[in-house]
Amino acid sequence: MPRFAANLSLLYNDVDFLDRFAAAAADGFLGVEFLFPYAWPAEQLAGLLKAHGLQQVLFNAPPGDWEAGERGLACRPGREAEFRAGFERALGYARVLACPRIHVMAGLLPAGETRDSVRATYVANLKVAAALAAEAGVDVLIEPINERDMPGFFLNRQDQAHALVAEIGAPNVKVQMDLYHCQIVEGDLAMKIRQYLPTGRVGHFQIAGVPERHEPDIGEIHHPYLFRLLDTLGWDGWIGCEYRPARGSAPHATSDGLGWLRPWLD
Ligand SMILES: O=C(O)C(=O)[C@@H](O)CO
Ligand SMILES: [Mg+2]
Repeated sequence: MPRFAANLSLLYNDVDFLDRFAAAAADGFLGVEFLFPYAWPAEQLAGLLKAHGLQQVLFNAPPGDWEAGERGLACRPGREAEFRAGFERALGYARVLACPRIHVMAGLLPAGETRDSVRATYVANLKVAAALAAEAGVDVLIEPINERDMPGFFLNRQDQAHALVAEIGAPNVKVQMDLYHCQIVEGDLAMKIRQYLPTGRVGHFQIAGVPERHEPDIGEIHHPYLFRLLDTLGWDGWIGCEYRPARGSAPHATSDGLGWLRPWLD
């Protein structure tokens, strides 16, 4: 049976961030993920996880200046020291939160650069992150993201991600297979899962309805088929619920829209 994690950056966003842990636990989630924990002390977040019986399954390394539009530093030549310092900060949080994986966002292509011209920077940064993470027993995840949501993002396709994982050559670097982005960029989701899951190089899944990124039962993907497929293929990791709730009304919008999840919680 798939295990579902609530993405606390997108779900329960009609209550304060620190109240989302309790809300997720009350809805039956056993795991949570979020984008960035850095506005709160790690010990405070660890206390909330413990109080509500939740596991932290994923969060992101610092992405650079998010407010200014940056979406990761890994592919940015000249930012290597900042990348490393940010990743070390993330590892500190991972230790306190007992979180076994960190997502490293690739970043937007700098003006005048191409995917080929920044590839060596990206690979070198990921090698550094992988070595640091290995000492802590943590996996480093890389995620292909569609360019409608993030124009100019370096990493967009599953084949590109898996080629990079092979080139980086570290056993703790894996692909975060977000089926929402994969459907928008490539489609053919079931065949892509069948192709990549047996490689052992998929470290996490995420889901959302396509194209609006609402609940998984809104839109063009039939998720129950994919959940059964993941079961059949023996996936025992997590599926992050990374969508913007569209049903119900505040302060219960997320809970009101969880009808799709209930059959999978038993
Ligand atoms: O956007 C996504 O998809 C993510 O998983 C985030 O971590 C990055 O924005
Ligand atoms: Mg995602």
